[in-house]
Amino acid sequence: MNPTELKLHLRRSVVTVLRQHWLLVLMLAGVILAGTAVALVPPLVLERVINQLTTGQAVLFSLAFAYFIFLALAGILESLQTVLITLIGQKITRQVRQDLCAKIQLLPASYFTQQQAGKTVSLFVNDVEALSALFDNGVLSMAADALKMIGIGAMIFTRSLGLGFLLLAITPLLFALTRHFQKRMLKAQQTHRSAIAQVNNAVPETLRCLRMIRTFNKQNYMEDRYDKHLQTSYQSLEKANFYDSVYSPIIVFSSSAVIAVMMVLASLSGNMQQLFGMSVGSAVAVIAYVGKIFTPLENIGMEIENIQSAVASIERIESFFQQPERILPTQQLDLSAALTQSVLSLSHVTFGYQPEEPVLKDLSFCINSGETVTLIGRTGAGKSTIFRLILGLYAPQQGTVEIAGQPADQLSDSQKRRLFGYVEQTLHPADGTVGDQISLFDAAITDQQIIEAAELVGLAGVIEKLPQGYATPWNPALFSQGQIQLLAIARAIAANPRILLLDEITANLDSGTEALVMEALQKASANRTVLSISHRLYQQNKTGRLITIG
Ligand SMILES: Nc1ncnc2c1ncn2[C@@H]1O[C@H](COP(=O)(O)OP(=O)(O)OP(=O)(O)O)[C@@H](O)[C@H]1O
Repeated sequence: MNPTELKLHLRRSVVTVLRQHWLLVLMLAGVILAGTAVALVPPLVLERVINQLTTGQAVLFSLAFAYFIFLALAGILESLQTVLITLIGQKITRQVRQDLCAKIQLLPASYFTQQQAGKTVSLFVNDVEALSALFDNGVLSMAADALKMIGIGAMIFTRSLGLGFLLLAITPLLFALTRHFQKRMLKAQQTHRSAIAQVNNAVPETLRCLRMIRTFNKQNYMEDRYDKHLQTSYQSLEKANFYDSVYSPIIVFSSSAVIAVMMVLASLSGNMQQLFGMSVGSAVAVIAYVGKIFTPLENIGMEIENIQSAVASIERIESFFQQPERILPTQQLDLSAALTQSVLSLSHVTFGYQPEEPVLKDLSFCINSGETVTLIGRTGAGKSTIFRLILGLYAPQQGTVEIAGQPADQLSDSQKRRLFGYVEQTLHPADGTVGDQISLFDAAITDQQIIEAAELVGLAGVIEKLPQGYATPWNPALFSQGQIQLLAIARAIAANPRILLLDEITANLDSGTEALVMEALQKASANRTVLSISHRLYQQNKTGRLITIG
């Protein structure tokens, strides 16, 4: 399937997981229902035991045993529910992350120039975390808690209509109180976390700037700032602890007050006694139920909080999924015939990252197969931009950029990899082995090709001396700056490309190392078309053609 047809979006990710793991979803529904029902049974057993005791009957061992078994079963089902909710939540989060990853591959280069990198990182990390909380401790557990409350409420109604109504009346009040405390506690915790982050930042900052602080006599300023963050963190923690310590007693007091009111009303004669009166056993069962009804109430408060904070993340993730995708070519263009003559041609190209601010204006040049061409021009003239156009990352607003007679932005990624070798000022390492730095995980590049590329740039000896040779995990400390640049050239030529694009590749090197890189480059350039940006390369080689940009 063409990836553009995937129509990635959040709902699709969630539905995919629910469909794939329907058995888990079914199990979860069963466990929630069974768990709710089983948790209602122990107080009922207790009711019978107490009623038997108060009427002078012997308590059956089987009843006591059933009480224990149901308690244990309720605990097991509750754990199973947590496990299943976490499992399904994690599967959904993983699918969302995978889909986000698939989406990012489909975005055009312009997305990355318009968006701050930090925002995209935050989307993958923080927003997906918030989404994870939505499933782990949000919608699913809220459904379970709501069901639990309904079950307990129904049982209370069957035992005492009056108490049922009493609870119905105070539940909204207690819920409002719970939300009030939770919101304040959360705010205090957030303030505390941000103050701690400030404190943590202040220490390394002070150490880093120690000399400057002393030179400019800023000790008092730094101390005051540090104290302020400490004070904020202390006060916010105090607040959070206060809310935490006050909330539980309020809930315990409320449930005791409900019971007390029930007892008082039950002791009255007439209608009240009819409404509230019950056997001793029922009273014990009802007290147990009242004790249980506040936990799901508290949970629902937290779950609402998680759902609310996930809403903003969902919107950001959804809007990321809505980003326009680059149009991927569906067929491989035939480049072989044309590669013998004109390889690259720019014809009347006008391009700006913002169309109203053109970087290149009416630029035309042509490069033949096997030619070596150097682009020179003042800084900011658009030399690197030309490379981006040749690589098809952007399309010009006017004019054409053609590779072997075909529009550059119509080439497929795999064709580009076979066609272009691209070396920049520094190597962008990938997570993997030293060999992976050369192959970039391209399955089409054999081990032999990796070795040949390393040999050609003169790095084979160095790599073979590493503890695991090409399989040594990548670590920049293994190589010198020059050797890293040689590795970048090896990466560029590993797929045996026809065209080499070199962007200031010796800019960061000293003259000794530069000579090494130049030697490797000369070997790598044989039988290839080479387009480079560099004054120094041209000055040294004085070969090929020079094109001035700007
Ligand atoms: N991704 C981008 N988004 C917006 N503007 C950009 C982007 N990349 C470069 N520019 C702008 O385009 C202009 C040309 O940049 P480019 O990097 O192509 O110049 P250059 O000739 O290679 O410069 P240098 O020799 O300093 O590397 C500059 O004004 C730069 O600020």
